[in-house]
Amino acid sequence: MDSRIPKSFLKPPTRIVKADINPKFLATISENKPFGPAASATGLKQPALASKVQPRPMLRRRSKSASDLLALQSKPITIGKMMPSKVASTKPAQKRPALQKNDDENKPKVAKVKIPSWDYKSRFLELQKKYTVELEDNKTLKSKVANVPQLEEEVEGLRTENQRNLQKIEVIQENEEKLQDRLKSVSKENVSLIEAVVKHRKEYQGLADSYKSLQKEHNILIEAEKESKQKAEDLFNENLALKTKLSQQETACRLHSEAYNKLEEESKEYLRKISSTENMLQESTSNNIRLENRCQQLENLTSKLKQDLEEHDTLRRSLHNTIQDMKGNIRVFCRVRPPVTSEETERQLCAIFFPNETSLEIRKARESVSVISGKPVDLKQEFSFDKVFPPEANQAEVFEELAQLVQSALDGYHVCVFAYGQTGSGKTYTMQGSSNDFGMIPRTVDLIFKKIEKLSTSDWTYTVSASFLEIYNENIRDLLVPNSTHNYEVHYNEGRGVTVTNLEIVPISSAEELKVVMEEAQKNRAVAATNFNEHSSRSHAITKIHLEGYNAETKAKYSGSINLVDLAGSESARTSGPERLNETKNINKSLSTLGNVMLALHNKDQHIPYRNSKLTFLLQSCLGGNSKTLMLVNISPFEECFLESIHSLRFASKVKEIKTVAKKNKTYCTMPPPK
Ligand SMILES: Nc1ncnc2c1ncn2[C@@H]1O[C@H](COP(=O)(O)OP(=O)(O)OP(=O)(O)O)[C@@H](O)[C@H]1O
Repeated sequence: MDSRIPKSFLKPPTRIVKADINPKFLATISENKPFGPAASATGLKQPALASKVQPRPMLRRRSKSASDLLALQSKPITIGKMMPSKVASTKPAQKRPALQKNDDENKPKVAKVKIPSWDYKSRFLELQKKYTVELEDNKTLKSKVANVPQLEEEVEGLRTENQRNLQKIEVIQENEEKLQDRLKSVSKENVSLIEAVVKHRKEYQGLADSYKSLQKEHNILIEAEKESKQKAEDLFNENLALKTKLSQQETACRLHSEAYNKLEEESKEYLRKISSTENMLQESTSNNIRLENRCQQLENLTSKLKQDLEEHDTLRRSLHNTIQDMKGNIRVFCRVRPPVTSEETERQLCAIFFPNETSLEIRKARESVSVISGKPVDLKQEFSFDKVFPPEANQAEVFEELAQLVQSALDGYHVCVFAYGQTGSGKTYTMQGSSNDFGMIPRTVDLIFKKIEKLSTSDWTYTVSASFLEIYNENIRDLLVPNSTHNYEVHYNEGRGVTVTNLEIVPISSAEELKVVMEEAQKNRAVAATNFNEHSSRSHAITKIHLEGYNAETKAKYSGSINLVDLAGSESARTSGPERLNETKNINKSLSTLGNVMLALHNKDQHIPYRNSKLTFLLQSCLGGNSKTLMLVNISPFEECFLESIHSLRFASKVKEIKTVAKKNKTYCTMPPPK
């Protein structure tokens, strides 16, 4: 039901029909007949109306609503005691019993005792009582009758009013009829409206349902729209990505097609080439046969050449060593070092002259005066060696001479290179060199491995191993095991030569590896401060490189070695400090023994005093037999070192005195001659 439609509008109206009103009452009213006490007085019998209807209240109510009239009709109205009293006054005999009855009801009930007929007295008394009562009633009625005229006036007034009311009723009835008609039409309208409302409500319900379903559809459509929007967005993005991909693929496609075209052209070119190659192949095949025959001839020639090469190699080795032998198995080179520091350049220098490549002259800067004659004494000393290197000679020049001995070592000789000289004369520099100008040892190592590589083409393979030791105060120390507690003893065996017990011999596969091991040994070398050189070495350091060669073709075997010896400083005890006296004695002892050994070898003495020092005992196989020895005498250029320099040069001359032949083809000097 629609709440907007008022309930009263839908409720059917209460209908008042004329037929519902008592017809007698209406007749009375319409004929304007008197009713009530007046009617009774005129003899009109209207007991129903007289007893039940009380016009005034009824009319008053009608003016309020028609429904009140209906209620009045069905409801009995009591007029009161006035009407019976009026009736009683006109017809007392008829009315008395009712009144009597009422009075009897009000009176106290006395038990009625039946009085015998013979009891007159009692009957009399009874009657007397009744009489008294009747008298009382009579008095009451009389007082009521006295009020009758007043009541009649009231009745008259009421009748007039009744008349007016009847007229009003008529008017009202007319209006009512009109209203009834109106009501009917309104009812009809109402019914039709209700029907319309119902119809509209149904339509409304239908519309509401369809609205709801449309709403649902709308929501679904909104959702679908959202999804569609999302899908559209996704598709848009996908489309963009695809477009990008498409453009990339188009580019790739274009490139591919270009590449394809290129390839096609290349393919055509190749096909052309293939056909020409096929022709060439046929030619080549025939050439090949010819070449194979030629190859066979060349192989025969190669094997013959190889044979020749081996013969030449053997010849070269023998010639090389013959030359070396001719040069002398013990050769002496002299090297004068330059002053290096600013402090050194301010020091007084000796006058050293280099008349040629193999000799030098040395004298003091200041002329000495003879104590006996008082005349100046020329202290010039001249020495000849296999080679003399002035201060400006570099490491490469010195190594040129040594390099030939490396080949001898690979040919199965024992090679020994000494660096001899006083402390600070440049022995270590010559042997080790500096980081930017390598000395003899690193250059020897590089050359060994270069030559080994070269010889590998002639079927030679070499095994390289190395050992590092030092002799300090006539004790041997393994420089690769510095804190070893082993006892190192030198032994000589005819077959194996000189060996040192417990000495570490490490296999080496490359020049770099050998250099690393050498660096470690160098660090472990005993170093002590002296008067001449703060970090001068006080021991003899011996680097021994063992070389074992094998030719797979000829099955030839060579076993050689190179001993690179950095001797301790050769200064006299006079020039070294007292705390180094013992060291110096030992050093000098071993160096003088070295000189003696060399002299004995030169004189071809029966007894060679190798065992007089550890140094000579250790180098026994390098100093005699098939060994080739090179002594590098290092000289300091300073005047204060003059005597030590002379001492070193004399020692070296002893070693070389017979062989040295001075040749004066050129002269050059590093310093201005003394004034
Ligand atoms: N030919 C040279 N050219 C340049 N500098 C050199 C040369 N020879 C030696 N020196 C320098 O002279 C100084 C002493 O040389 P070195 O240490 O080699 O002497 P040494 O004889 O080995 O001394 P020690 O016996 O104490 O070991 C070093 O600073 C070295 O660099």
